Amino acid sequence: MSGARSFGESGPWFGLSRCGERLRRRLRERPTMIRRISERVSGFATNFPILKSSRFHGESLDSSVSPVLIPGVHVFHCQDAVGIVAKLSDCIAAKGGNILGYDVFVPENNNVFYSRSEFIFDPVKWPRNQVDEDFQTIAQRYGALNSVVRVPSIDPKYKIALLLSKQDHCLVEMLHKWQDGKLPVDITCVISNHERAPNTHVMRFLERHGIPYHYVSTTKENKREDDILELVKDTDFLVLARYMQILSGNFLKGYGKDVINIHHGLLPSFKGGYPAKQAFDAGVKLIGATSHFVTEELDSGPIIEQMVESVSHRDNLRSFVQKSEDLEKKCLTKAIKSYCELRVLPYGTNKTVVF
Ligand SMILES: Nc1nc2c(c(=O)[nH]1)N[C@@H](CN(C=O)c1ccc(C(=O)N[C@@H](CCC(=O)O)C(=O)O)cc1)CN2
Repeated sequence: MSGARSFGESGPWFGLSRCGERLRRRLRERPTMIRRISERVSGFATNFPILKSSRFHGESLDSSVSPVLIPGVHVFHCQDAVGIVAKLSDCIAAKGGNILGYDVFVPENNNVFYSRSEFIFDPVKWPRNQVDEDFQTIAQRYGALNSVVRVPSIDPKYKIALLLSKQDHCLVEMLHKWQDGKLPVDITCVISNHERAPNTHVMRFLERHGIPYHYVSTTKENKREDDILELVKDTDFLVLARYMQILSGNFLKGYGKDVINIHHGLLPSFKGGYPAKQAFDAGVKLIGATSHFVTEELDSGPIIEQMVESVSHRDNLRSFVQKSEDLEKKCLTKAIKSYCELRVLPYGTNKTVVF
């Protein structure tokens, strides 16, 4: 991937491009693995007629050997030019792929092009590593800032670690969504600067699912960042699910991949600690939650997702906090899901495109 962009220190594409590089290397080293998967998939389809029905309109397939079509996603970001959509759609069609969805964004007065396509294809006809190479050829032609492909049924799930402090409502929501298969990630571990009793719901859940819990005690003088970096070195991105320690620029540079935070306030209002109380004291009529990329400056990274709810004179601080907590857990899981589905792209110096 050429010239990965980034949000500040740890850019989304920095992380994904490394992830993409690692995947490409693995695929190059093990093309037979893909062929084996493709053969297994097509063999499986042959023995299970129901899979033969995964055909698409517009092309009559030979009923005796219908391919098993699998979904893929491709995101692209480059300087705008005439004919990009044609080139990208032809890249898919030329290998028998079929586009099911296509989003394009070309901002006014800004000569950049963003697209996200969802397509289905036959991995026997268009092997996974060839998909990467074909899109990479177009990326090089246009000097793309980003070009990333994901094939969820073949590619490894993103590895993430979750960091939290005392409150665990965001963690619980993420674990439940993950358990329901609604968060396509592998949770490698949970890290907290607060201990938790072994017989709590959260700790029993983690133990049941084999997810390690690391208590890393911190002080104002020692944030234990080197220990945390060691624990998260093999992840693709980090999630701060109410982690109440400010991460240093050195940590973010050392980690070098994306860190996503949930702030229980409607940024850029009420940055820092206790945003619900700040909002209550300010007499707001809307409260919210904001999921954003973490940069060295506190609560100032590019926003990924926001959710709001009305409040009134009938609310008190307790209902402000409760409504904020309900919003933030939903906001965080939606942001993580969007990120995993390649819907989030860097836009300008501190914004995002979210398809
Ligand atoms: N470099 C960054 N680190 C963190 C960010 C960020 O945007 N950039 N977000 C925070 C989460 N957060 C709000 O969402 C937040 C966390 C902590 C504080 C704060 O004032 N912390 C105190 C200590 C509080 C405590 O120990 O209980 C402090 O560090 O002095 C404000 C907002 C996560 N990290």
